[in-house]
Amino acid sequence: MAPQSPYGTAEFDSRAFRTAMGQFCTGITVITSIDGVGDPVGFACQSFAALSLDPPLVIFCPMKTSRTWPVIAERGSFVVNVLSNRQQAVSAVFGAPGQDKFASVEWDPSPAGMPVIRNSLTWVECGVETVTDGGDHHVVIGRANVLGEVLQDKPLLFYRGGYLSTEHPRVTPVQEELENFLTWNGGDTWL
Ligand SMILES: Cc1cc2nc3c(=O)[nH]c(=O)nc-3n(C[C@H](O)[C@H](O)[C@H](O)COP(=O)(O)OP(=O)(O)OC[C@H]3O[C@@H](n4cnc5c(N)ncnc54)[C@H](O)[C@@H]3O)c2cc1C
Ligand SMILES: NC(=O)c1ccc[n+]([C@@H]2O[C@H](COP(=O)([O-])OP(=O)(O)OC[C@H]3O[C@@H](n4cnc5c(N)ncnc54)[C@H](O)[C@@H]3O)[C@@H](O)[C@H]2O)c1
Repeated sequence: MAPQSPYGTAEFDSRAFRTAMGQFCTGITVITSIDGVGDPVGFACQSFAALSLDPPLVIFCPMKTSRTWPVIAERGSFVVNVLSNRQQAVSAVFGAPGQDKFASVEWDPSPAGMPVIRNSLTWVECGVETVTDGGDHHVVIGRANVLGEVLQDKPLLFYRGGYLSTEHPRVTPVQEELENFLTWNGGDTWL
């Protein structure tokens, strides 16, 4: 007989869900694009991750109310800017509705003309591959086309609804094992 759970039934409302999800620490990105008249658009996004190495895919989830998302969908491409811990103000600007979010940031065009925000840890230019439903969000899979240079800086982290600064992460044996796992191309031999 399966053991009985000691946890009971937790209260499950929106605030409790956010509190639980806030225990999962993430980096922060700003996802940018260019609209039909050449104006830059973008929003702060923590629901970003690397998805696949072959082909090189990324994933992010914009709210269905996002005003940046229709621009990205129309253009079919976007840039993911990975923020450094010197860019907390950038996250704040792009994480709230605003008329001209780019007034306070310096940026340069990516090869396809989309905003690369200066001093980001790195950036990736992507094309939209698929869009599926994710409740009150879209689930967007993009294909990485161009990689930016990597700055030797510290990441900006989002944790428990706030910003968390870290020392520069050291490469530990666990990270080396993860790197070996991610770059392993010898096929599955563990079965
Ligand atoms: C750390 C962090 C992580 C985040 N992660 C994500 C994420 O993963 N996914 C995600 O979708 N969002 C995320 N957000 C929230 C997102 O960045 C903000 O909602 C941002 O404002 C969206 O920008 P936008 O350009 O897409 O849309 P906006 O232009 O900000 O529009 C969003 C909504 O606000 C309304 N609005 C716009 N301007 C005004 C105004 N002046 N007055 C009243 N209402 C207005 C619009 O009609 C629309 O309904 C995150 C925010 C932070 C701070
Ligand atoms: N995925 C998202 O859309 C997302 C993620 C983080 C923050 N935000 C927005 O940024 C603002 C600042 O957040 P906060 O300081 O109140 O932190 P919070 O306490 O609301 O966030 C804690 C956690 O809840 C989750 N979360 C929060 N809002 C969400 C949403 N709309 N959809 C899906 N997951 C969500 C995230 O995992 C986040 O780390 C809020 O307006 C929040 O809605 C949105």
